[in-house]
Amino acid sequence: MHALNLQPKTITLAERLADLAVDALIDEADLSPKPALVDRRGNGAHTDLHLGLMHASALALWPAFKEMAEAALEFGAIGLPLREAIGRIGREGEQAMLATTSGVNTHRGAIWALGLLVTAAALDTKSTSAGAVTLRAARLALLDDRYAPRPLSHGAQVAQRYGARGAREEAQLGFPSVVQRGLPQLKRSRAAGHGEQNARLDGLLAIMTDLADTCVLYRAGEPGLHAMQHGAQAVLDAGGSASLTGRRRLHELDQQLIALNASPGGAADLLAATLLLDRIERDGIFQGAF
Ligand SMILES: CC(C)(COP(=O)(O)OP(=O)(O)OC[C@H]1O[C@@H](n2cnc3c(N)ncnc32)[C@H](O[C@H]2O[C@H](COP(=O)(O)OP(=O)(O)OP(=O)(O)O)[C@@H](O)[C@H]2O)[C@@H]1O)[C@@H](O)C(=O)NCCC(=O)NCCS
Ligand SMILES: Nc1ncnc2[nH]cnc12
Repeated sequence: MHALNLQPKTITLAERLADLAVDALIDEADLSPKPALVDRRGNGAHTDLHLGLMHASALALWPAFKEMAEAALEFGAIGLPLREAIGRIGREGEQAMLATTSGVNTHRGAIWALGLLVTAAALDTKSTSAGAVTLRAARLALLDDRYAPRPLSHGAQVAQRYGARGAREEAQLGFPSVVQRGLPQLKRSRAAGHGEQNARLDGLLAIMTDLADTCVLYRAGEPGLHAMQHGAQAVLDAGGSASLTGRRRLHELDQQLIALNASPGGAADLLAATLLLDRIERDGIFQGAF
């Protein structure tokens, strides 16, 4: 009997995509210092979330991401059968998340965004640019899942009150916050030699400059959203997270958003989506032995 099995482990495409999605969620949670969000320093504006819970929640979502990718391979094309299959798997994923977190909403928006992207990536592994994957994800998001419940969610409430576009519209438009803001800024800051963690923070800030984050609107109204968007722009204008002045502005933004109870959970999910697409674009989706 051998204590060590040195055979390479063969993993499937769906398992690989689920690994990438969970990695992106964990990288997002760990990234620090994020304004008013849970990170390695603490709980930001949250009383019911902490880093261990974010990690546990991310890991609990692995089976859902794998099943969504498998559904893409099984149905093979964008259409209502695939949309309704991933809707069901997404709802089961939410139940797994809530069971793991004792009812705390850690990753509702992330299940939606990363679930669509994992499905879209699995549909065509030869076409993995961010533009191509988000276009397929948007086509999926535009299909109406007949079995989706329509609760008066926080997102739906702020849509009624402020006319804000939320997570559904972000996906239906092809994730503009990711493709036009998060990813380009991540690449610009990397190219400028700012270091990986600063580049990721800058990517998050770029998303925050323009997003109608329904978490922020629900918790802190329009003054909260204004503070988030303008504060994030001020950090980037000051040279970003890698510069001394940018870091000061980032600290001010953190304090201001915590005081307003304005946690940008939607922007955090879209950073995870950015990191997932970046990884897929850079490494491709490998199948076989690892
Ligand atoms: C289509 C759905 C996304 C439902 O959308 P809707 O807007 O109706 O629902 P919400 O329940 O409000 O959830 C949306 C979550 O999306 C994130 N988000 C917010 N704004 C945006 C945006 N502009 N673009 C993209 N994403 C956005 C956000 O998720 C994160 O924040 C959550 C934590 O927030 P927090 O305020 O701390 O927590 P709460 O407990 O909610 O409130 P408090 O009491 O504490 O104040 C956390 O989940 C992050 O992930 C929004 O929460 C979709 O969910 C849906 O239809 N699902 C059904 C299943 C399905 O069809 N799946 C498809 C296959 S993938
Ligand atoms: N790091 C984080 N903190 C709070 N809410 C989040 N939703 C997704 N990621 C989050």
